[in-house]
Amino acid sequence: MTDQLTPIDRAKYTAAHCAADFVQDGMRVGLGTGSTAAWMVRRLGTRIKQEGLRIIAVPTSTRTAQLARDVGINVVSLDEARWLDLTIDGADEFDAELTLIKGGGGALLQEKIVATASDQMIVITDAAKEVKTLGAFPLPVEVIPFGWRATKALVEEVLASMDVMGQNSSLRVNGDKPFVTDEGNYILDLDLGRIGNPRQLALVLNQVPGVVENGLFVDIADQVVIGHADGTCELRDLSSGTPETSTRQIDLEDSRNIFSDL
Ligand SMILES: O=C(CO)[C@H](O)[C@H](O)COP(=O)(O)O
Repeated sequence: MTDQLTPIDRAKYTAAHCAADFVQDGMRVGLGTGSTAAWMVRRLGTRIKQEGLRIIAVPTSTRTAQLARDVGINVVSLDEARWLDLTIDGADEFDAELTLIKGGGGALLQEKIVATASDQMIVITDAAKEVKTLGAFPLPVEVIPFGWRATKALVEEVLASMDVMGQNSSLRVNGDKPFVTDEGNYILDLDLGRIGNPRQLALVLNQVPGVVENGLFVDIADQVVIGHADGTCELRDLSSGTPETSTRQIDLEDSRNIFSDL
């Protein structure tokens, strides 16, 4: 059954499965958005059915909320949960310090709010997303629709004064219309090539009127689980200041029920 999955999907599933095992009975959990996060949500659904795991969860998008309800997860709002023990989410790029680019799926605003309202954030990913320097993936920036062209021009002006390679941005579209986020905003994708100082860029972007949030996650994640297609996952933990690495193997065939439900 797992043969029907591409190697990248097997790698994503492996990361998601390993990270979902960190969830313990009674936890309040933030659920990320994207294809890797969707595997994690399905895996939590399996644990709820098989082990009677009891959790409450805060999804980071309407898509994730729908999937979570479908697999039997008790979904609440962040205001109801107030604080979370753990958030598990994917990323578009990550570096050695676990600075991330997120928002490829357009959910960066809720993702950042939920992750920063959590004691811990675990990133789930495949190895291809690890980079030495962030920026090959276009950086998503959420902007309010009012005056978005003026916001775009100001963002490009700011980029011209920063340690980045490119300064072009483009409005994300859905067919012939702007892509609209769950919060009713637009997304500008910044084609930067190389981000020399992500911390500074994140701060400066958020100063531009009309910018709601940017997809740079700095000092938010402290653990990453990197999945491989053979079922091996590598956990890197930076929470103590010194990186600690461990590996684990999962049996992909154990998850036949998840794959057969797709
Ligand atoms: O930030 C995100 C959504 O806003 C996703 O986590 C990111 O785009 C990774 O997605 P995928 O797991 O599908 O590769």
